[in-house]
Amino acid sequence: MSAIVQAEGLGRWYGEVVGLGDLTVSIEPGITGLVGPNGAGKSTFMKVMVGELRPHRGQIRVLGYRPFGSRPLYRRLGFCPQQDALYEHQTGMEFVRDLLRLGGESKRKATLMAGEAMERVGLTDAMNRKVSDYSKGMRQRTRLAQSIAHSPELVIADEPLTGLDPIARRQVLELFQELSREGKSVILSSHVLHEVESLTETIVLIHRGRLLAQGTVRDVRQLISRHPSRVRVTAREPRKLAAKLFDQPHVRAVSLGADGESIQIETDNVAEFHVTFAAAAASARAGVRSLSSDDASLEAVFDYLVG
Ligand SMILES: Nc1ncnc2c1ncn2[C@@H]1O[C@H](COP(=O)(O)OP(=O)(O)OP(=O)(O)O)[C@@H](O)[C@H]1O
Repeated sequence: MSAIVQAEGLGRWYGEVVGLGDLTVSIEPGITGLVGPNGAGKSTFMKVMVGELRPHRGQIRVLGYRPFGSRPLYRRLGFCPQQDALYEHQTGMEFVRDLLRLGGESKRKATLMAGEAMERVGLTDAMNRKVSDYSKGMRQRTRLAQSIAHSPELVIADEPLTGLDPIARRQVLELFQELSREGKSVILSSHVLHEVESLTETIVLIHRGRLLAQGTVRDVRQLISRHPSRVRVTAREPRKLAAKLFDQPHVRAVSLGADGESIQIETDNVAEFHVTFAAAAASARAGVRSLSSDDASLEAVFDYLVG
């Protein structure tokens, strides 16, 4: 299958600030999660992909086109931006319909297409209400409706799940799955890995404007587990536990916390460490109270990964 996005050595700055450093990545058709911590460059990459920003360096092709200024590409892709740019005095329906009309559709066809799109995002009942009455999640879904209304073969959505209540979130996840079943591709960004995980196995991780890892969620998890991680344990007998853990496989360092009841463990394989930890703690009769890993959030994982 040929790539839908091919970027090579892509760079984009905001004055002195790096938006994208040197990004080389190839994205195949299907659903792809673009993940990375805040400020990683996800939005910048998306804006370059949809032709809103011109790269300062490198090459990019989306569906075979150079995106910046490419009208034929604009018809084939839909973009759901993170920023809210709705007109308060319009209804959601009018907003989506008017953008379709700007794209060249007749009034009748635009009305039909906008109605269908609003239905697909679950806003049929609210579509004739003014946008000023909409909740954050409804506004988000209206932007999403706008991005899918012209049936593009590629939908690029910047943090589309942010601000949605659980029901709306499920509806949007189902919508992406449906688009995928129709043969369309979706690239969505998120800084929460598990959010993307429920939708796709394919992820692209970026950090500081560069590609950090790409592959299935499992590939990336393995990569993460092979990198040093820190685990914090609180216990009734922290010294005994620390002494026991020194000998364990995959433990690189153990230090006692200043509070007298916790220890910090640095491990080179957090998954394997968890397997052996329980037995070590039991044999030390340490009275473990809590165990937490810094790797709970993707952001922390990234910090480890990039040292
Ligand atoms: N308009 C702008 N002016 C100046 N700096 C910017 C601008 N937009 C983004 N940046 C900076 O570029 C870097 C990448 O930002 P970008 O918004 O692309 O990241 P992101 O991964 O989408 O993060 P977030 O999830 O917070 O939106 C960050 O350091 C950010 O502060």
